[in-house]
Amino acid sequence: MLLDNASVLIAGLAIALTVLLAVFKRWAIPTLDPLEPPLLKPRVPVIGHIISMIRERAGFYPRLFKEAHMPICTLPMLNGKLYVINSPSLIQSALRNNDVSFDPFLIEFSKGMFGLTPTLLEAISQDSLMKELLETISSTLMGESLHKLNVVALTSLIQHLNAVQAGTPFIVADSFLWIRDIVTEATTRALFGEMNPFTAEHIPHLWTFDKSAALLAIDIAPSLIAGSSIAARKKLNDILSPYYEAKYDQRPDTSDLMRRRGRILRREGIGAKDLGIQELLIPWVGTTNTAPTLFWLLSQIFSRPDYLLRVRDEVAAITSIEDGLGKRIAELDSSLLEKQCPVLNACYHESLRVYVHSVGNRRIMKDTRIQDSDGREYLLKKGTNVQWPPMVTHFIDSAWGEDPAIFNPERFLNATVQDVKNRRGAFLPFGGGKHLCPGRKFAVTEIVGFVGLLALGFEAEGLSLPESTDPIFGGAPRQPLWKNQDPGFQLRRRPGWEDVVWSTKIFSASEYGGVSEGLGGPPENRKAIRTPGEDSGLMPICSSTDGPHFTWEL
Ligand code: HEM
Repeated sequence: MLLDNASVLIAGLAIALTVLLAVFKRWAIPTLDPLEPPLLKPRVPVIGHIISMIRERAGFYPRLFKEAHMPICTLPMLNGKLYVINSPSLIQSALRNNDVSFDPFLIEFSKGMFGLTPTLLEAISQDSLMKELLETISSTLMGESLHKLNVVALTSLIQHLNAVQAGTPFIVADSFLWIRDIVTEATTRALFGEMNPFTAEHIPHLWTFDKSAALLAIDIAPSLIAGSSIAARKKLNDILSPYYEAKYDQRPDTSDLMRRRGRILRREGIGAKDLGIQELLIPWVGTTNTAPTLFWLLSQIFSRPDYLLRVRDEVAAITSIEDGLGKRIAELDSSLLEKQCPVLNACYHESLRVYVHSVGNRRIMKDTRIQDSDGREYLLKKGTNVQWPPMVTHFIDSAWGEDPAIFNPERFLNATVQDVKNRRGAFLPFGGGKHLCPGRKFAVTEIVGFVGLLALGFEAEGLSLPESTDPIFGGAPRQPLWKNQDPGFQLRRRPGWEDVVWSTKIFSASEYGGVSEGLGGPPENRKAIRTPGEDSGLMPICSSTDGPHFTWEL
């Protein structure tokens, strides 16, 4: 009888365990429709992918791709799932699909990242206001408003070149930090005007904030996992609030972008303190990718004498020299940088490919399908998040050939029609689709203009090209890894350019199509001056078929 009781107990336990396991499995491993992307299970059930994502950062995605080689897969995450797309043609299909959207993240990410107050949350949760704020960003990052930003930012960067005395080298102790700080100063000066609150002592706070900004976006135990970022954010809020309190954003020397956004948010009843919280977004997006990209471009060009010479010739051709009072004035025509400097642009695009890897994030708004170039369809289910990793697509053989790990600008100079076709959906430094980075034209002028002038008029003795490490969690650009290298260099004027005062050409509104505050007409008209095709999320790919210039191809 005793034995019988024990057997019944064991049998009962076994049944309970089986049921528990089945429930756990059902809970932990999502059930998939046969048309959904195939499942890629983690080594450690339930939390394995999440732990790997945090531990391996952007390197997680190429590791998975190397192991499983799946064009698209479903990752089980806790009791949910995430789609990861590696195939460029599927990414392109997703970027064109209106049911694959970034919109929910605009609020979800911002809430934790910027510490939005209930007032701000309520305001930006109105679709019409969010749309208006985004539209303001894109319309003021083009035409004359963009030109004003470019002139102020380049002029600020150029001041550092003019300060270099003939015959006396300027010592840069740490090239990454030097570039980081002067780019942040130039960009924030262009955005916020003469009363720019981002003075030298506050600039490092923006970068401390950036280090864990993506962790803040997750909004789980923020003070525990990102305390220093929160402290830095507070310091930045504290310098921005008085700026808004004094209404400096409405001064004529403030960018159209910040002025118009300030006006819209005030109209919605947002006060100075909340403006100081909300508007941190703009200097953050405006600097944290631009500065590292500039660093990589500079280091690459200066460590390759052949490219340095070719870039010098191109920039010399668009820089005019005039005699001033005892000095020669060298004036760069920045409007010609994109069209007349193919080698410089090829080096820029190659730097973006090799070093800038912002993971794309979207959510499926209702059940939908995407299709690859062979016609294979996948079902994506409502409510699931989707990611695509440039760390995979920027190095995928099908798009870049056999040497994707090598820095080779020629791939952008000599691209065939087939190359251009193969790269669609693979080159994603600025994301794509409806949310394609609206600041890319501002960034390109700062980056390419400043590096071009450095190449033309300066030598950088001791500037080395470090190895790179994966981007910080949720970040885009790779970071320098100096090992035993000296991070600094000496900047000196090149022979023949000792007496030159550097400057950048300023155009009138009419030369820039007259798009400015009050001049541009309705937003629909302003969109029309975008480069054709850009709205569909199309990537800049150099094509040799129509001459050596850059086009924005589908
Ligand atoms: C090399 C420099 C830059 C890089 C690599 C870069 C990259 C990106 C990427 C990957 C996205 C996400 C796009 C997507 O999800 O499809 C983005 C969005 C954005 N970027 Fe940039 N960016 C740069 C410079 C700038 C600058 C200078 C500004 C403005 C001053 C700016 C403003 C924005 C804004 C406002 C968004 C959000 C757009 C939206 O959600 O509609 N970016 N950027």
